[in-house]
Amino acid sequence: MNETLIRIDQLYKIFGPGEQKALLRLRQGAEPAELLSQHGCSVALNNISLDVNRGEIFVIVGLSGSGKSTLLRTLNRLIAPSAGEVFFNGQALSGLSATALIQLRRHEMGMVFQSFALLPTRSVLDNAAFGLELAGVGKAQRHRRALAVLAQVGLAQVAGQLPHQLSGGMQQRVGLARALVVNPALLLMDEAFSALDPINRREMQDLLLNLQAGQRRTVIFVTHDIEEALRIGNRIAIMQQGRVIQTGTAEQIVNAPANAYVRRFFSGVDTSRFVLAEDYAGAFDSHATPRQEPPHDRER
Ligand SMILES: Nc1ncnc2c1ncn2[C@@H]1O[C@H](COP(=O)(O)OP(=O)(O)OP(=O)(O)O)[C@@H](O)[C@H]1O
Repeated sequence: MNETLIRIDQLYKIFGPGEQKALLRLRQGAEPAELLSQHGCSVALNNISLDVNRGEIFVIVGLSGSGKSTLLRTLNRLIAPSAGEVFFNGQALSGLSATALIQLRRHEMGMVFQSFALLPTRSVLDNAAFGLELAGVGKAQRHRRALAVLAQVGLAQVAGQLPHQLSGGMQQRVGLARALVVNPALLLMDEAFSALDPINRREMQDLLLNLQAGQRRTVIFVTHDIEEALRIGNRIAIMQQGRVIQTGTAEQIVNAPANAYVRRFFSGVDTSRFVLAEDYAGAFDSHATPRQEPPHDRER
């Protein structure tokens, strides 16, 4: 039985002048393009509802400008939605005081950015320990915990170095360690591996999957790369122009893409390992070839 950690209910976000007026017009049927051309308002999120389960890696995919980062940032309320609600563990974020929200972000949520966003003059150890420092944890204790997390991401030996002394891949490991140090229930990752070369990127994906094994942590991961989504996502949501147009497992989406936009994502991508058994059976039967076992286990 799945347990919901995040519930997103009829969420809208409009950027630009007259946000609420534009929202009213949108709800009355105005097209986002019209709101942009006539009023200079961007509809970044257009009536999004979805649940994210505890313990899953939930990937949000979409083209540039489809609203992925905005959606992610409404989950820790770095962005306040124009309408709708986000519930964390059943609690409405809009009902939290500023202090309660800060506590929630510090203790329950970690965030990893594409740009690493490390503190340049602080050691790797102090960067990793930063969340605990903010939480008022004493130096010895936070360093102990930070070292343990750095060891998990394979960086214990460079704890004393400064970020600029590390490669990009290593810097992002520090970013991950910093997010994990408070042992958050939710990890928000915004194009976290997109600045890395393909080898480092794959290593980071493997690291994330390994760290996730046997954990109940929930990861929400934004990417524009469908291959990355297929590789790491337990479930995937596909965004188009501020809407979530399809949510499902890799198998579900590969086998029944909701529209041409989703299908286009897969062009040039090898999706054979996600094709369902029946499709294979049909293909083999129609060619009267001996039945073979389809590769329906996900390779990671
Ligand atoms: N602060 C802002 N002010 C005005 N418009 C914004 C702002 N942030 C986002 N937008 C607009 O909202 C829409 C969604 O942007 P968002 O950054 O969420 O998309 P994205 O899918 O994450 O794109 P990318 O992959 O390029 O980061 C875009 O049209 C963008 O121009």
